[in-house]
Amino acid sequence: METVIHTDRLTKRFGSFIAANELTFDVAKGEIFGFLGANGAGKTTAMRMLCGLLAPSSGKATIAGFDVYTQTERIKNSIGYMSQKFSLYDDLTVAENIRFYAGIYGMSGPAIRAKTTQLLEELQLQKEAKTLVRELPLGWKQKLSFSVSIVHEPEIVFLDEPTGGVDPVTRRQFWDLIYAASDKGVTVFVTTHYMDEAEYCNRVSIMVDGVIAALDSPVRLKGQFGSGSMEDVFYELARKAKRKGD
Ligand SMILES: Nc1ncnc2c1ncn2[C@@H]1O[C@H](COP(=O)(O)OP(=O)(O)OP(=O)(O)O)[C@@H](O)[C@H]1O
Repeated sequence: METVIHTDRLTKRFGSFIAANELTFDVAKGEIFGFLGANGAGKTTAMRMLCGLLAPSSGKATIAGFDVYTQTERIKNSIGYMSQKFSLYDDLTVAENIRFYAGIYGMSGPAIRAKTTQLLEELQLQKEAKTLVRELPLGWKQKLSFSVSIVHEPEIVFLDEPTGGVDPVTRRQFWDLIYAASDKGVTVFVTTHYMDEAEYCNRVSIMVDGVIAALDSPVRLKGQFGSGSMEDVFYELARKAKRKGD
């Protein structure tokens, strides 16, 4: 098993407050790793450290083999990132957005053209190539945003609540893209508040008050907590939280 995310007692303090406390876990290549926690649990802080955007206070972490203290530029080139706030440009067309991001990631002209055609086909958005992104339904924007976040074929993609505001059927369609990426060996690190999404992950970590309180496959977590659903597992842990979200 090839490890692409490795953390060892990774910690972030803000003054005397410990936002993320001694996080230790490994994520394997191609794995879909769910990162859950109530508001304020420390997910965003942890994810920002893993993306090389926030210097840890102590502990170790490597992302695609690169050190989060000293090799942040290498990390940024090895990852894709999609947040709930879309990075797509509303006043550019679908095709223009793909070309724009492929250009930012330094792809050549022919590679950009080939990738644009391929993505439009995979997303079945050929007819919408010239449609402004602002005209697209939310679910389509999310799919396009995901595809654009991995346009440069990174080893790992970080998804921060990628499917906010859409129904479970639309979320399921989004997850077809995640599975396709994972099948190609892309490692997916995803935060979510939706328990249907937690069920789709290979493994799920649940943070409570800055600490990883549980980490295993959904099936094993349900067994461990004697629960019928991830919803029950999550609430069993989250109700113990002392922190309140912002
Ligand atoms: N720059 C900062 N300075 C001080 N405290 C911070 C800072 N950033 C985050 N925190 C605190 O750290 C805790 C964890 O925040 P974080 O945003 O990581 O949580 P989260 O699990 O991502 O929650 P949410 O789902 O609401 O985004 C919160 O109590 C927050 O107030």
